[in-house]
Amino acid sequence: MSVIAVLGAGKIGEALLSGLLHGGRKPGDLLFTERHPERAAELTARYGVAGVDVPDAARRADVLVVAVKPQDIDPVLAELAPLLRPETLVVSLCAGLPTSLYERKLPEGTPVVRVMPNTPMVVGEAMSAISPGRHATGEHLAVVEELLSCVGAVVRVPEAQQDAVTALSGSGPAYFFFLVEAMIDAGILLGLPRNVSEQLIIQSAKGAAKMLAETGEHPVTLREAVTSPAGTTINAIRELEKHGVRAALLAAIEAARDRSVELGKG
Ligand SMILES: NC(=O)C1=CN([C@@H]2O[C@H](COP(=O)(O)OP(=O)(O)OC[C@H]3O[C@@H](n4cnc5c(N)ncnc54)[C@H](O)[C@@H]3O)[C@@H](O)[C@H]2O)C=CC1
Ligand SMILES: O=C(O)[C@@H]1CCC=N1
Repeated sequence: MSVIAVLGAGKIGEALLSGLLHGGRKPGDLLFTERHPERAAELTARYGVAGVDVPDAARRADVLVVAVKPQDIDPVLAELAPLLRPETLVVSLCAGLPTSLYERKLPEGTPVVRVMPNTPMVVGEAMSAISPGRHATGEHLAVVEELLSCVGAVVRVPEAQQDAVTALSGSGPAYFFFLVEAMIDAGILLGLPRNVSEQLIIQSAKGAAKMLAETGEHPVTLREAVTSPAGTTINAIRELEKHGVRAALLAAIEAARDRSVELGKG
């Protein structure tokens, strides 16, 4: 089995390590690098995976998964470039960064796959979109697909769509959490105890997501089925439309896309 090293074990890096372990990978087949020693010690204690330095990761790993913030990429690639073995596959999880940036800074011919995952990876429900760089083959894509299918669903997209994907599913969980937080507050406004409000909204979100995933029905059809003539829901929908919630979502997601493009320009 191939050895996978995660470079930068923060939120996404840890989610990937834990998901791969749940998916049956052995701790000995995984490595990570982490610039904060106390964070590294915590992860090794929690998962039994070794924290190593970049030279060790480059020497031992078949797949290097880059999971540092986009703003931290330069020193990572500068350290990696002279150490990289030609057969090593580089997988980038970084928002905005194009495969061409890696190809420019790493040795000629390095296979790179760009991925946009999301945090539901921690519960095995990630949505990951993958795109090949110039030197990545179908086999490289299959390796990444197999790896990420341990932690959720995987879709292949042209790299030109990755900034939109980042805005939609990369950041997407945050929009749902924001909505849930606001709806729980509404329960408080209406006088419900917080724990009751939380349970009502989280179970409703889970049920709605399951209906969307399992019935194959369009969201409009599902919403119409809740919206009775002269009933309660239509009054709420009128307020949502009056306050421009649909337009706000379109603008918000467009702004996230623009930021992803900007991050790619360095
Ligand atoms: N958090 C999210 O929802 C998502 C994040 N991403 C991408 O994943 C990447 C990581 O994001 P997060 O995990 O949220 O950030 P984070 O800040 O939690 O994790 C980054 C980790 O990298 C470490 N690090 C930085 N430079 C390093 C270096 N030179 N050597 C070793 N470790 C180093 C930091 O100490 C930190 O633990 C970003 O590029 C982000 O765009 C992608 C999809 C979703
Ligand atoms: O906010 C961010 O930049 C990262 C990328 C997608 C989700 N979180």
